[in-house]
Amino acid sequence: MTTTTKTADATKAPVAGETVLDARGVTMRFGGLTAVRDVNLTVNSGEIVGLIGPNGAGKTTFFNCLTGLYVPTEGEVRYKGQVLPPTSYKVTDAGIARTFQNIRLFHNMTVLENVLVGRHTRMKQGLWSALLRLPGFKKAEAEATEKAMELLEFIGLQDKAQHLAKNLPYGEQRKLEIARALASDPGLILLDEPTAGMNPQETRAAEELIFAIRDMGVAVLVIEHDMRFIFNLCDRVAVLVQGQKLIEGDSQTVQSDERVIAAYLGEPVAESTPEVEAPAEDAPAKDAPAKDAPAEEASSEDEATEDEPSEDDSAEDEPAEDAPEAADAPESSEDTPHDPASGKENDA
Ligand SMILES: Nc1ncnc2c1ncn2[C@@H]1O[C@H](COP(=O)(O)OP(=O)(O)OP(=O)(O)O)[C@@H](O)[C@H]1O
Repeated sequence: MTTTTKTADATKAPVAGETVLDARGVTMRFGGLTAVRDVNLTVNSGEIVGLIGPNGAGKTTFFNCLTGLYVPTEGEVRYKGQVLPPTSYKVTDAGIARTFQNIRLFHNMTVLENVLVGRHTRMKQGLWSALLRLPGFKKAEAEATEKAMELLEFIGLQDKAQHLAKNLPYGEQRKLEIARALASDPGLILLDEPTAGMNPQETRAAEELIFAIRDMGVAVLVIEHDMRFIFNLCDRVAVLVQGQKLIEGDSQTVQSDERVIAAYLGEPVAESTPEVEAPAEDAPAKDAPAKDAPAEEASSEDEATEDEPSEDDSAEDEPAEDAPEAADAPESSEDTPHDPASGKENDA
């Protein structure tokens, strides 16, 4: 992979240790089901934070609460001290970008065009300027193209800029989604299962890419089922079980926590298990959950080939207000194109 830090902008490098994301007491209920319960999580500049948990633990729902796709039933999300508006494009505008568990590319657009779509939140030219192709628009368009090409170089796809997105191998489609998210110049990127469906070589390359993203000044919050990947990558890991944060700590602490191992082995977790901030100096685990964690299972759902951003998504992406009352919510059939960096479910 040809990752470079070429696109890093020293002027926007965050203050070391600054809290970029501060989620407080986030709760999301769907009728009688509490998918996320009173979750607190911070991400600081320069950090890569992992969010893990068994299937159905509430990880994606939590992401949706952070990015304005869902309006949390309770709680508050701040980005760099400001409470985020509950609208996804405004969240993107504020500085948070994301990718989706199910790849959402414009498959009949070129690789370059896909990245340019992600850039539009930073283009301030109006409709008339675009229609009349006024000089200001042309200049902005040229700058956007240059930025998009830099990002393609960053992810190693510059030679495929004119290829149709649908013709890229799966792993490259995932990277393209990341480039499109980065095109909005975020200070924080949320990655939902970025290695789902990747082979081990692609997974290693994705790891390298995420480190490079962190090095260019973008904090990272990542959901993954691949424990080896998460524990290699992350400075901190938070574990969600049944919608609640079970533990948060460094990789060794989390790997060796018996409740985490139990959760992955399928043993019942006590209803009232409190959130625990673990001490960082616990002994390393011999029986890390990595060995017992479920294999990546999301790959099959990601085989998108249509020309719209692929929205064969599960209930995770339905508007909150339409949510049914049970966990076995019907699958969403939406196929509306999305603002790739943000999603549109909550933006009508
Ligand atoms: N729109 C919705 N309506 C009703 N229930 C929902 C909705 N979205 C999610 N849920 C339920 O909330 C719970 C958490 O789901 P979520 O997708 O957030 O889990 P997850 O940890 O991301 O799982 P996975 O690892 O399988 O992606 C599940 O029981 C799910 O069925």
